[in-house]
Order: sequence, then C-alpha cells, then structure tokens
Amino acid sequence: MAVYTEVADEELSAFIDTYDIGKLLSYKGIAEGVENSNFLIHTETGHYILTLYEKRVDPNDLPFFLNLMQHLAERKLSCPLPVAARSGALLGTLAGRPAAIVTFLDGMWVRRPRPEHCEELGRGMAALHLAGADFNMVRRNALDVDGWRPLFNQSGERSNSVVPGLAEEITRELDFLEQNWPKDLPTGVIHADLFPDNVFFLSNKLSGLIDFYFACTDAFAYDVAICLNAWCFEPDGSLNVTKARAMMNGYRQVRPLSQAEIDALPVLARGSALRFLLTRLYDWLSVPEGALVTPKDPVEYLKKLRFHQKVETASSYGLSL
Ligand SMILES: Nc1ncnc2c1ncn2[C@@H]1O[C@H](COP(=O)(O)OP(=O)(O)O)[C@@H](O)[C@H]1O
Ligand SMILES: N[C@@H](CCOP(=O)(O)O)C(=O)O
Repeated sequence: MAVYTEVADEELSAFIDTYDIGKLLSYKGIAEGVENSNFLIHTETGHYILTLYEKRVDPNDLPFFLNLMQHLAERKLSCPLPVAARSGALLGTLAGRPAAIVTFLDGMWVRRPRPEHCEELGRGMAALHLAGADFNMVRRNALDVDGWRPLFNQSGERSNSVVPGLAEEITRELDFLEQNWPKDLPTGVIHADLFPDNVFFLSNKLSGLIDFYFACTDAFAYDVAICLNAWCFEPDGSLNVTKARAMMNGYRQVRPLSQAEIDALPVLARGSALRFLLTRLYDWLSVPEGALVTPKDPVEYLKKLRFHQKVETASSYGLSL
C-alpha cells in the first residue's frame, strides 16, 4: 500500500474546503502503487483522487504532468482531469507535500492481460502519442540512459545482496547501453510507466490511462518497449509472442512504426528492463521506515533483461521486419 504520508482529518477537510467540490464525507488510503501517497476521497459532489507527491517526483515537474493531463483530456483521451482549487491553482500543499486532486476514473486494471487487452493497450498508447503531438511543454526523461548509472550508484555493491554478482552484471549492461543507445528516433510525449495497473478497462475495452508522473519527452518506441516488458511476459518469465504481436498490431493501427523504430526495439527493451530493474532495486534496498508500501521484485526485471540480451532482431517479438 502506498501511503508514505499520513494526513490528519481536520487538515484534509480544510484542504478540500479550498476547492468547489463540496464537503469531505470520507476518505481512505489506496492499497496500490509504489510512488506517491494516494487517497480516494468522497465529497458531496462525488469521488476524487488526492495525490501527495513523494520522493521521486520533482515539484518543478508537476506543472508538466498536470497540464499534460488537461491537454490529453481536451483531446478526448480518457485520463484523470486535475481539479482546480477556488484560487485557480491545480497544485496545493498538504501535510508538507505538494498535492493535487484529480477526477476519479471508472474501470479496473487487468491482473492477467490477454492478447485482446494488449491490442487495446497498443491502440491506447499510440493514441496518447498522437494526442501529445501538440503539447507545448517538454520534460527530459530523468530516467533515461544518462540517468541509469547515477541511479545504479545509489544501490552499488548492495545489489549483490539481492543476487550475487548483480553489481558487475549491471555495470556491463550500462557499458553496453551507453555505447549502443539509439539516437534520432521519433520523439514526443510518452507515458513511460504504462504498466497494467495504470490502464483501466471496462468490459475488456480500454476505459482510461492514469499515473502520468513519469511522463516525459522521449522516443515513442521506448514506450512500446516498456509495454512489451510490462504486458507481454508470463509469470514464468517467458515472452508471450501472441501478446507482443497483438500489442504491436494495435499500436500500428493508430501510429505506424518506422523501420528504425522496429530495428531499435531489442536495445530499447534492454534499456527499459534495466530502468525498472534499477528503480526496483533501489526501492527494495531502501524502504522508508513506517511506509505502507510493498516494493516490487527487481529480479523479475533482471530475467527480462537477460531475455532481451539474447534477442537479435524484433522478429523475436512477433514483428515482421
Ligand atoms: N484517477 C483515478 N481514478 C481512479 N483510481 C485511481 C486514479 N488514480 C489513481 N487511482 C488508484 O490509485 C492507485 C495508485 O495510483 P497510481 O497513480 O498508480 O500511484 P503511484 O503514483 O504510486 O504509482 C491506482 O492503481 C488506482 O487504483
Ligand atoms: N511500474 C513501476 C513502479 C511504479 O509504478 P506504480 O504505478 O505501481 O506506482 C514498476 O513496476 O517497477
């Protein structure tokens, strides 16, 4: 459960009173997510999500995230809409943290995605890439290839306590990726964390995307690689080519992938696997005392990384070249 910051009832009621959403009736901490503290709040006008932004969110990036959600919602992409306080501000402060209220999105995330979910996801991701095309803000990906070595250094030799020899294995992979990371791929707004728990479905149709707090300006195909890792592997660690093909097909129905993007996928998938291995490793080794959070398994992403290291072309992902 991700609640790092507790909020006192009176403090929360006073905060809600600065919005035009009626009086607070009830609230509860949300038992999902690992990044921020989230609360489901119920007021006289309905349900909302209150987020208190935690460690990995740079407050300077919050206008990018909140304006992006507004921009995408205006373009009919189903995502939470930030609610403005009476002052007009989208961002406030609660319990010493930057805080925002967004609209509640109906739907459920799918624990065991099937190929039809992967296809829907592919279409939704491509729609996001297109809808972001005229968004006028830019945010560098803080967790791109240049950010991975400094992130790894925060775990360093302690990584070996998770898997013996892991520090050396990661160092070799960093050397490879820093040398071979593709440049000049088409870029724009990407979600960068489009895992199943951030994609809602109603009756097997995609009903909305949430959690834009890693969104940034980066290669579209890197988002595809992130989703390949997050959606198309089985619990036993094997790639499900049918799911991968379904996801790519869905994506290409909405936005074509260039040959350069297809050729880059194996390296992008390695990079994406390393990126989530590194954040999970850090979180695994650094759970804050008293935080209600279940850290995610870094080894899952080590296995994915090792899989992609053996891949030579994107045909292994079910793509025709
Ligand atoms: N706008 C929303 N509508 C409905 N539920 C939401 C919304 N935002 C978050 N949630 C719920 O809160 C959980 C955690 O949110 P998320 O943004 O993924 O947290 P984190 O920032 O920690 O990754 C989600 O899995 C979902 O259950
Ligand atoms: N998706 C990341 C963790 C952050 O995402 P959240 O939406 O679960 O908070 C991972 O799986 O490592």
